[in-house]
Amino acid sequence: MKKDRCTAIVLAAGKGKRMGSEIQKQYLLLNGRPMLYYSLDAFQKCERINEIILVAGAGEEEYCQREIVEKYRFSKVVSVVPGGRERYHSVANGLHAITDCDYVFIHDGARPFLTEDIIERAYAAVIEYQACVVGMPVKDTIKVVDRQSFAVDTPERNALWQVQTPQVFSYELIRKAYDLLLEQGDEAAVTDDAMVAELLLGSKVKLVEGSYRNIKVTTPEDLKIAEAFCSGN
Ligand SMILES: Nc1ccn([C@@H]2O[C@H](COP(=O)(O)OP(=O)(O)OP(=O)(O)O)[C@@H](O)[C@H]2O)c(=O)n1
Ligand SMILES: C[C@](O)(CO)[C@H](O)COP(=O)(O)O
Repeated sequence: MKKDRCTAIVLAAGKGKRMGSEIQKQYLLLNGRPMLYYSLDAFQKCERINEIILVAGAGEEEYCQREIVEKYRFSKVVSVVPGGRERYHSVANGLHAITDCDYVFIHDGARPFLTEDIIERAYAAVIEYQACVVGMPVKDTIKVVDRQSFAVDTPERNALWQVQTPQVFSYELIRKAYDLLLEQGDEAAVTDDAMVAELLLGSKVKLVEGSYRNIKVTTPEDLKIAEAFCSGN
């Protein structure tokens, strides 16, 4: 039987506005290596993954090729493509760079604590459900608020998960969903890939256990947490 071909898209085209650092956060050093190194390393080492597409900031492709891909010998990276204005534009560019794959793992380069276990759990789910995202049950109570910050609803916590990446799909499904999204032309209020599949195709997306360590490094506080994780705390 033919083995599934799995491609990872690693997103590193964000501006990191909430981090507010001089260097974009994906290039900040964690334990002596750029943050982006860690998710590429997880996919590079995982046998399940055949190829990696790296999405870099427009104009930063050569820098990423030289200082990340070649320097750390990420042989699975088959192309470095420019990202777009919003995350979903960057994902669409990554999807267009894929030539032959069955399943695609879309991952934030700003989530450095990806593990092989997470990749394998997501693979097991995607072959069954065609669409899955990694996440964890929320620990806090969540309130829905109005424009004046008054609570209007308290959803049942057992039904709430915080969503992470990788978000993993059959290539055909997610390519179709993103093509439909881009055909709409105007600004889309989508904040993850599952939403694109849910809204455009009505897909049922399975949630898979990730890890509370699989954080997105978004603000300076997150960077401190990431540094603590790296130093073994
Ligand atoms: N146009 C964009 C926006 C985001 N990303 C990537 O998507 C991931 C998740 O985005 P986030 O952490 O929000 O990063 P930024 O967009 O860089 O952060 P901010 O919103 O604070 O500017 C990151 O790996 C980021 O590099 C991307 O490739 N292209
Ligand atoms: C996709 C994501 O990482 C899921 O949590 C997240 O939504 C991306 O965040 P952003 O701040 O909208 O880029």
